[in-house]
Amino acid sequence: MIKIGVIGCGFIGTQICLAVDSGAVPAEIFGIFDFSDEKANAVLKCLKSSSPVKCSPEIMIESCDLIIECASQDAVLKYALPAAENGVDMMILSVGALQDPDFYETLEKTAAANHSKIYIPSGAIAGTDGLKAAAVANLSSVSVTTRKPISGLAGSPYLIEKGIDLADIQEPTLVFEGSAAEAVVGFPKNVNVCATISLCGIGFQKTAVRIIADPTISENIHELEVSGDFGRMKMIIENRPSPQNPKSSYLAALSAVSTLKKITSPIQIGV
Ligand SMILES: NC(=O)C1=CN([C@@H]2O[C@H](COP(=O)(O)OP(=O)(O)OC[C@H]3O[C@@H](n4cnc5c(N)ncnc54)[C@H](OP(=O)(O)O)[C@@H]3O)[C@@H](O)[C@H]2O)C=CC1
Ligand SMILES: O=C([O-])CC(=O)C(=O)O
Repeated sequence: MIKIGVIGCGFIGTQICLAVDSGAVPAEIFGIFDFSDEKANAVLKCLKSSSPVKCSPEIMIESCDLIIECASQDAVLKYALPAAENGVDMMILSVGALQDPDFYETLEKTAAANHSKIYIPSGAIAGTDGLKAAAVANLSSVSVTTRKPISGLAGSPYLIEKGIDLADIQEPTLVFEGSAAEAVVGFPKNVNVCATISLCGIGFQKTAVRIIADPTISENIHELEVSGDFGRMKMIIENRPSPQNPKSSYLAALSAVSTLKKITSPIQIGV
């Protein structure tokens, strides 16, 4: 059974630990880590059949086969390279961290040199299978429009920098329009899906992003539009937000668990 270390004990980390604990995935959670001891303890408390240790990411990197990052872009920047250097696989949820082309290239080369894998789940969006297949030929445009309730955008650095007060927004309002590269920096906890789409398609600079703050909705809605040699694709997903963290959709946690199932299964389905 593969040994897993989980960095980040918030919504997604908890769901991953619960899934492994339930036996749904043939794996062992070796260790967990969070800035907050309270959050790590809360995870330990809800596990029934296993009891991982609380340990530092450095110890996980020495002891585990796979590290799952479900914490923040900072955690990716800090731990992805050391894990790859040690031949340890990593699953990354804070995908926006990969927008820096130098970091991405170094990570790719380091993982290749040390036979480690980087796994990026589809996260809170759908359509990555079709987009990846379409990207084998020419793509002319890829765009993502993300619509979130006010609580799903609170605290975003871009809004703070631009002096946009979400409390003033009474109707659906376009608060950002630009490249995926800019979006994942300005909204690091809100649009990792745009990073994933960039990596599947035409990159961070060419992927167009619109973010709408919408006080009339309760879901996190992502709309993907792609055109290219293959034809046209349009996908819309209306995600239930996590009750614990309104920024993140339930599907993101399910997709991490599904990726874990794929990693541990001899049969691989889909692109
Ligand atoms: N790929 C995708 O489609 C999606 C990606 N995400 C991303 O996945 C990540 C996890 O999401 P979610 O579980 O909802 O987030 P939560 O905020 O619920 O949990 C993250 C936890 O990790 C902690 N943390 C942050 N940085 C570090 C670090 N360097 N070391 C240790 N602990 C750390 C946080 O602490 P504190 O609160 O103190 O910062 C928090 O307790 C986020 O970055 C989120 O943006 C979310 C949804 C979709
Ligand atoms: O969960 C979502 O709907 C999207 C999200 O937060 C992200 O991509 O970071």
